Amino acid sequence: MFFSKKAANLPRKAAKILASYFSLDVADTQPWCKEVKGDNATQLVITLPFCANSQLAAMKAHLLSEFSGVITENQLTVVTRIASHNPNASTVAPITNIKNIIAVASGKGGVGKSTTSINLAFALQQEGAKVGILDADIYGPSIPIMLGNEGAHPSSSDNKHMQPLQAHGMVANSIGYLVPQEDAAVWRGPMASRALKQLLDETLWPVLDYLIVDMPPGTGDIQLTMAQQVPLTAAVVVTTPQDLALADAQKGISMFEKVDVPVLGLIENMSYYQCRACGTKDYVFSKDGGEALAERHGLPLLGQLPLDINIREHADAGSPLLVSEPQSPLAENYRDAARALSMQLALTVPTRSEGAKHIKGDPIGIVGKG
Ligand SMILES: Nc1ncnc2c1ncn2[C@@H]1O[C@H](COP(=O)(O)OP(=O)(O)OP(=O)(O)O)[C@@H](O)[C@H]1O
Repeated sequence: MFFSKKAANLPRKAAKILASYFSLDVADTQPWCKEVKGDNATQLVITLPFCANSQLAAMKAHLLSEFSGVITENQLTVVTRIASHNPNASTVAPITNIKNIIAVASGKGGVGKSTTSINLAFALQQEGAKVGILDADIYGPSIPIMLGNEGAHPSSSDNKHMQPLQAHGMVANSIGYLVPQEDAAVWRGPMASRALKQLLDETLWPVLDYLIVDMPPGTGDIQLTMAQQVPLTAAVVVTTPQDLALADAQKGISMFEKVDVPVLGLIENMSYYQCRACGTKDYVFSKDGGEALAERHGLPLLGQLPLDINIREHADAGSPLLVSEPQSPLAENYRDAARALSMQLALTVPTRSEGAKHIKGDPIGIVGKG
């Protein structure tokens, strides 16, 4: 079956529809749309460069309604292919198996960076990406608690490499699995940086679209060295809306600029508290600070997450909100932020010129729940 005359220049028309659907330029969506001629049928193939599983059905339905009478459902294929991106191809050696390493950082401690990291990691996974998490918060690792596997240790078959831990279908490694907290807490900068490098290099990561790195809070020498030690693809800065946190978030943005790591955007955490009884929103830590900071730096605000007891309780109980309540509106908030992050990376950071060549490992699926 071939496309009818009405379907002339279909990829261009599809690009226009998608541009308006996602509020993008046609130049952005044009590369996603191809006409593929098979033996029996011609297909419109849309290849999305970001993860958006929860949106695919609606997007497909929208395209089909726009193309009503022009193409049939059988002639439309929508796939997702997340590329490996690299802002500094000449200086940063890629890591086998990992397509993109995304730092989640905060200028100030206690703003919810780790909680946001883990929920974002699960949100990206639920949107269809293969995701792992590396706890680089050497001085205060909290990922083992949030994954509910404190006290677990990575196994090793050769005494050189570690199998990452698996929990709720997510692969992870953390200094918290390796040494007692009180030991790591007294390490000096070089030792902490070495530990991070080892965690990254000596873990047998499966093929991952994204490795989320929960960075230590702050913007001092240690954080700067760590940002340089890890071949980061990009960063996301988490802040709360009040001035004090924003001033530190600003320092975080500057730190990544210094080391040429693109900042994909900001996530404002604890943006408001919504009363369960009456629905009123209280802006406990001030209002719209994240939006103002994002605007000042020309960055997108990827998400605004409320202060909510469920977020804390699920994290403390070792089963983050995205795992415990994946259907809740709060989980939807995190998935919105995850899709925005994934899209921003695809649209703003160049892909590796050598394509996926550095991805050498087996495409091991992450199966089962740990
Ligand atoms: N949106 C939220 N709603 C309610 N509680 C939250 C939220 N985000 C984080 N928390 C809680 O706030 C506390 C601090 O969060 P978290 O450990 O993620 O912060 P952090 O910025 O990583 O801290 P650190 O500076 O120690 O690394 C935790 O008890 C966490 O459960």
